[in-house]
Order: sequence, then structure tokens, then C-alpha cells
Amino acid sequence: MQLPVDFIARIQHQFPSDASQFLKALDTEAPVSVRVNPAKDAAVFTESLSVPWCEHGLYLPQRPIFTLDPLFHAGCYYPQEASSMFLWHVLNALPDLPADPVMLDLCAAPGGKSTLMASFLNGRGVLVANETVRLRANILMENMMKWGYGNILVSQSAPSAFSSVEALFDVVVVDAPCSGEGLFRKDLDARSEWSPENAAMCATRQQNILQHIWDALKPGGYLVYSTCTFNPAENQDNMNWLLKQYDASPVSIAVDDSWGVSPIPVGDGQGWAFYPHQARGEGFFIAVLQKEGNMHGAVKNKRSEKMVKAKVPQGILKGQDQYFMSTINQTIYALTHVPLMVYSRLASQVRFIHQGIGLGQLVRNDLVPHESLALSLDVVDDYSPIHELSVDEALHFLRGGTQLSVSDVTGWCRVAYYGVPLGWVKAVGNRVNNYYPKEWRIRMGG
Ligand SMILES: C[S@@+](CC[C@H](N)C(=O)[O-])C[C@H]1O[C@@H](n2cnc3c(N)ncnc32)[C@H](O)[C@@H]1O
Repeated sequence: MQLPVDFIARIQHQFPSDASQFLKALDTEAPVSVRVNPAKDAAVFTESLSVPWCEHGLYLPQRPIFTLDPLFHAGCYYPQEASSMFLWHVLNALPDLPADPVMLDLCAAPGGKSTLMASFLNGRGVLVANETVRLRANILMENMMKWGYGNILVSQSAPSAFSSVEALFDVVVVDAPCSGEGLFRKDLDARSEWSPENAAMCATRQQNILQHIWDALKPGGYLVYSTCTFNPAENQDNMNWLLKQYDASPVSIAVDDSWGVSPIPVGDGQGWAFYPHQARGEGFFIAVLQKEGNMHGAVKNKRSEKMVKAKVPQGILKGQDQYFMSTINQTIYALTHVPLMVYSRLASQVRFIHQGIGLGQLVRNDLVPHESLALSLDVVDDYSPIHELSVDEALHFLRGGTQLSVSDVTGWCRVAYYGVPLGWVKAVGNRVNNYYPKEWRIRMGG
């Protein structure tokens, strides 16, 4: 699949001195990389090299079959393109963030940036991970549950749903849908779908998205805008347009010269671009704008006190007294203070599909546990027995199989691989019922 002629012409104009190296690099192999989950420290990648701008990022010498690794399903790591991990460096460089930041990832599926943001927060504050496309939102929800944190709210709403939310977020990440030029190396469909008209349409759509979200940012809060395209109209031009519309200023981020990241003028400051012939990663653009004004501090909302407190057995979560319990469609969810405040502020505008930690449903005093409880970092260690599986057994479980020898157990049991829980089984007599969600099951091989 050849590169589109109009794209080549624009690149030659945009990079007069090194267009041929740029275009040649698009025909080389894309680097393979993963970001490990530091809270589920079990994945081992030998021969890997560190991604310089993200301490949890690793380049791998070749692409493993992630689907056939149980630790991938346990949320121990996330295969993520290395340039996107630059968000880690950016978040760590933001000045004066509150101790419990309230963050939104507006265009979040499948969850690459959201899992990174969850690791950045490491249980502090709250992350709202939102995706407008329904099927993609389900994948986002699955990935967020597997990552294990309880301070995450997952929603499925259009950006316009946030337009009447005022001054709630300290950080809003808009990883916008774009013309995808940065993926031309590894995704040949991106080449066939590209046209100048489509790229122009993307730029307009991005402006609409940015307009919808601006008021939801607190004064003093940060907008982090990124795309995976080289198109100036979708990158710096959109940032300059935003600076004309609203009171904001670009935030400078220090970058090591050896990383091969290019500064791009934005207002009187700069954004950053990853080009395939200079940086070890796919095409990417990122810029940060700070809204004028002072940070408001913690979110306040009295309505949260009216939350229904569901009755649940004790001893499920570490520090369970700190959690507020609520029930939606008979499923009990546990939320700590900050997620609860944010949930209350958004609940009438935004459609939540997951919140905090799903505990499960009470059926005749037996808690039928939710999958997110097995994967949660906050579940009490001895809440249920944990049965260790071999790799073949773990893959059998992940395919929905029931030929598992958990003979020493009756009732609910978490099955684990390398000590990291994968999900629930229930042993009844000499039968084992598999509670791994049908839509998460592996269909490959076996
Ligand atoms: C670049 S992708 C996000 C990737 C994600 N942030 C990650 O790191 O895994 C852009 C997302 O925006 C969503 N999207 C598409 N049209 C949209 C729109 N009009 N408004 C908001 N989001 C949209 C897409 O479904 C897609 O999931």
C-alpha cells in the first residue's frame, strides 16, 4: 500500500530538508513496546530496553502474542506505542497539581492513556475515563477494571455531555480522533482511509470537541491535547485557535535532546512532535495549555451525602470504612470520597458504565462477586481462597473452560497466574463454574 500522493506532497512542503528520510522511515518496522503496571508487578520481559520518557515503558525485541499471555489479561501490562507514553513525562512535569487531582480522559478507548493516568494517580484523586463509541467504551471498561484501581469512573458519553459541567477537572486529556498519519507505518488501513478532505474534517471535529470541554476545566487547570498525526491543521493550528478563543497559555515541558522529540511553536510557547526518522516511536503530537486563573482546590458537593448506603458484608476491601456503597441495577459499587464527589457532579449529564470497584450482587446473603473485585488492588488478601494455575490452565480458564482442579476449595475462589488474580470460579461439589465474563474470553487457539 503506497503512501497517498497528496500526503507525500504535503510532507515535502512541511519538511523541505528531510522529507525523504521522513518518508523512508514510514516504510520501516514500527517499534514494539509495552507499559507495565507497577501495582501488579509480575510481568517479566527479558531483553527489553527502557523507554526514556516513561519509567514503566519497555521496548521489546519482537512482538509476542499478547493474547496468549495470562499476565496481559491480569492487567500486569498494556501494549502501548512508545510515543504515547510521553504523556507520563508531561503529567509529571505539570506544576502545582493538587494532591488529589480530578482528571478526565475524554477520548479514552481502548485505554492506553487512561491506564497510564491511573498509574500516575496511583489511587489519588479520580480519573473519569470517557469514550463516546459504545463498543469501544466496553473495551475501555474492561481494560480499566483489569488495571485494578478503585478511583476510576468509566463513562460513555459524547463530549457535549460535559459542556454544562463547570470547573470540575484539574486535568483534561483530549487524545483526539484524528487523520492517523502517525500510524501509517503499522496500520496500512490508515493509509487507505486518508484524504485531504478527511484530514480537514478531523481538524473541525477536534475544535468542536475542545469547545465542548473547555468550561469543565478548572481555572488554572491543564488541557493536554494530543493526536497521532503530523497534520499542522490538527495539531499546532488547533492549539493556536484555542489560544485565540479562550484565556490560556502554553505550558513548557523540559525535554531531553537525546529523545529526538521536535519542538513545535504553539502561541508563545511550544508543543512536541514525534517524527518517525527522529524518535523511537510512532507519529505523535502533544501540547499543554493552562487555563487562566487559580486552581480551585478540592471538589465540593453536598449531594454525595445523600448516596444510598448499601448493606454489604464487612472484610471485602482494605479500609472498607472509607468507602461509600451504592447500588445500580442490583450491583453494589464501592467508591471512595473524591470519586463519589465527582460522580455526584456528573451523574445527571454523563452515562456511567463503571464506577469505583464493582463488588457484586447479593443473592440470598451470598455476594456473587463482580469481575472487577477479583482484579482490584484493594480487595482484602484473604477475602477468598486464591488458586494458582499453570499457563495451560490459565488459558483454559480465560477461554471459559471448567476442567480446573480446584479440589481443595468449596465456594468462591479467585484463580491466579504468577500470584495475580485473573477472575472467579465457584466450586460446587466436584464441579467448577467459570465466572470469567463471556465477552472477555479468548477466542484464539486452544
Ligand atoms: C485516538 S483514539 C483514543 C485512544 C486512547 N486515548 C488510547 O490512548 O488508547 C480517539 C478516540 O476518540 C473517539 N471518538 C471518535 N469520534 C469522536 C467524537 N466525535 N468525539 C469524541 N471522541 C470521539 C474514538 O472512538 C476513539 O476511541
